[in-house]
Amino acid sequence: MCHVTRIVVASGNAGKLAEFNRLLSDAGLEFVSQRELGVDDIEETGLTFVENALLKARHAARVTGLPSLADDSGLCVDALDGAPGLYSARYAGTHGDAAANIAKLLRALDGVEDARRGAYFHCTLALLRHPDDPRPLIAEGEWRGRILHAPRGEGGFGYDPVFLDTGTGLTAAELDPTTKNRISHRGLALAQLQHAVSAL
Ligand SMILES: O=P(O)(O)OP(=O)(O)OP(=O)(O)OC[C@H]1O[C@@H](n2cnc3c(O)ncnc32)[C@H](O)[C@@H]1O
Ligand SMILES: [Mg+2]
Repeated sequence: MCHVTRIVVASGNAGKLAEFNRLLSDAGLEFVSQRELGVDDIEETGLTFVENALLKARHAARVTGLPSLADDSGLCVDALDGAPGLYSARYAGTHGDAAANIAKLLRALDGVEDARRGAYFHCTLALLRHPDDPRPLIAEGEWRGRILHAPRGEGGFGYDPVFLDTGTGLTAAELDPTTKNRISHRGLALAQLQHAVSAL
């Protein structure tokens, strides 16, 4: 008998889901996005990445009855004291409007020289075995780089076109998806959880 464990991925972000689909190919596990299971997005009222990740994971686990994996992430810019940070998805006002968010970010950094355009992506993952799981598994990852003066590249999502990975000299939108997953905040966080996910 082959036992397959289903896990709900508690995200409504198509870019994140595409990355998870590549990262999470594991025999014996089936990952389903929350939208496929009729789970709506909830309000992210937390004041920290970990609180929001838990809110999202708990909601999806409660509605579906499945173990759940949530991601709360954002871009933290040194010269802006860590903004947009927790509010990255809604920086320019409308949730998920990447073009408007990038335009606002570039305006906020207008005139700031390259040496002061350092930034990092942060990702917190929360894995819940069930909605009332008292010991959620948490993992975090960071990816340091620099904000460019104009977008470059067609891949990825969100702020990827203005985030330069200084190691490769490419933006996150120019990297091929496998390379982004290997070095990104999300990829690093998931590597820590991989063991626990496989053991579900
Ligand atoms: O909450 P869910 O439904 O997962 O989707 P979301 O897009 O609202 O996700 P977050 O609340 O975690 O907000 C994270 C935002 O940070 C940005 N972001 C996070 N990871 C990113 C990445 O790998 N590349 C580019 N932008 C990223 C992007 O703007 C995301 O919308
Ligand atoms: Mg969100």
